[in-house]
Amino acid sequence: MSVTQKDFENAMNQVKLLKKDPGNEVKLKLYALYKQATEGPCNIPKPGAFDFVNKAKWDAWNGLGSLPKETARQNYVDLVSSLSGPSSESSSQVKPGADSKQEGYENLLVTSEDRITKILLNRPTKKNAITTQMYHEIMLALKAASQDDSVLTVLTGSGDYYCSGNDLTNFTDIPPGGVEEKAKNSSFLLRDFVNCFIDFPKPLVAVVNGPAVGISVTILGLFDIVYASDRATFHTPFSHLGQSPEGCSSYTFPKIMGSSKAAEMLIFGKKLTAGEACAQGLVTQVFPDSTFQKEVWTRLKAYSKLPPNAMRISKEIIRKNEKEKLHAVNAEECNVLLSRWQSDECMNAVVNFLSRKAKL
Ligand SMILES: CCCCC/C=C/C(=O)SCCNC(=O)CCNC(=O)[C@H](O)C(C)(C)COP(=O)(O)OP(=O)(O)OC[C@H]1O[C@@H](n2cnc3c(N)ncnc32)[C@H](O)[C@@H]1OP(=O)(O)O
Repeated sequence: MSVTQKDFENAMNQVKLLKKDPGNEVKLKLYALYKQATEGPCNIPKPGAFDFVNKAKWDAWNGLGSLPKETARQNYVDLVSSLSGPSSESSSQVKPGADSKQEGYENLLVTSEDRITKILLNRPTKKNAITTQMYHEIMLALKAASQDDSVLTVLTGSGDYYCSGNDLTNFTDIPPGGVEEKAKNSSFLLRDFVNCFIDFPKPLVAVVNGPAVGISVTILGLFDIVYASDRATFHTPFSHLGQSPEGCSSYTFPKIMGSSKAAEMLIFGKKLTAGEACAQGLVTQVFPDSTFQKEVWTRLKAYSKLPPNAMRISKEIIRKNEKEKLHAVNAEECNVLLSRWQSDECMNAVVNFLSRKAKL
């Protein structure tokens, strides 16, 4: 049955009452559907490439092509109802998959079983790219994991990717203070995010189920164990993006693999296979993809039976002498990125990706 004008107006009111910010992607969809439903196909000139916000809105509206007004109205109502409808699933029943949501988290699934807390990046349709909200959610999940009953914490990805790094659309959400304020906010966010990994008190394991890009690779130097599927690759294309290394990789990578191998990754963006990453010490062990989950989880369940205090204390003594150094490195990397993010090289790379001109 088609929706009435009244249903449409009700949906518009419901949007204003949403308790939780639905995130930029959803807001863009809502904007585009609203414009299509009320004005028909996009009828305004395309904004300039550096007018990020209006360009993103224009892209979203224009992307609806000649979708009939009636269908746009229906889609708008359906989208709003999916945002505000009651969730009957308890968090433990939520299954990973098509970007499903768990209460408290937009794009993470956090579960605790067998004394292991698993933090699953759950945005498979976007290759688990990390949005601004996800940075906050991951910090929240790590804080909770550091205080819960679990003895091990695992970070992994849903779908075919482990993680495609920073969500490049994060750069389009420009605050009133402009690009400079955006860069400052991002620099603070990055510093806090990486600090959570530096300070995490329990054994931290990365289960790298597929390709890993950018920040999801650089922070691996702060994990205690990194298990990888033989499908995984490790890519830090910072120069391609006009950016510079983060996640303490400017310090941990040369230490782990030697300075020339680290330079090939961090300066020249060489993508490593799982086997190469293991040979260079970034990965602990590689498993065939067909048995990856089974072998890794069997191993982790066995480890989780070890005495928790002994594991925590051993981690502390291994990491203790490095902590101060890592915090200093993190602060410096964030400071360098503050200016990199305002550079033409970086802005051009982001615009090229968003306008579909460039992929890695
Ligand atoms: C505040 C903290 C800042 C921290 C600094 C961090 C730096 C980094 O992490 S740098 C690395 C940034 N990542 C990238 O540059 C990756 C960009 N993505 C790609 O090049 C490709 O998407 C790919 C190689 C990762 C996968 O290619 P492919 O298999 O062809 O799949 P699609 O490109 O079709 O991807 C599906 C879907 O997902 C979107 N997407 C993927 N990665 C990102 C991303 N990093 N940011 C935003 N969106 C991403 C992609 O656009 C597709 O979306 P739709 O077209 O809407 O389906």
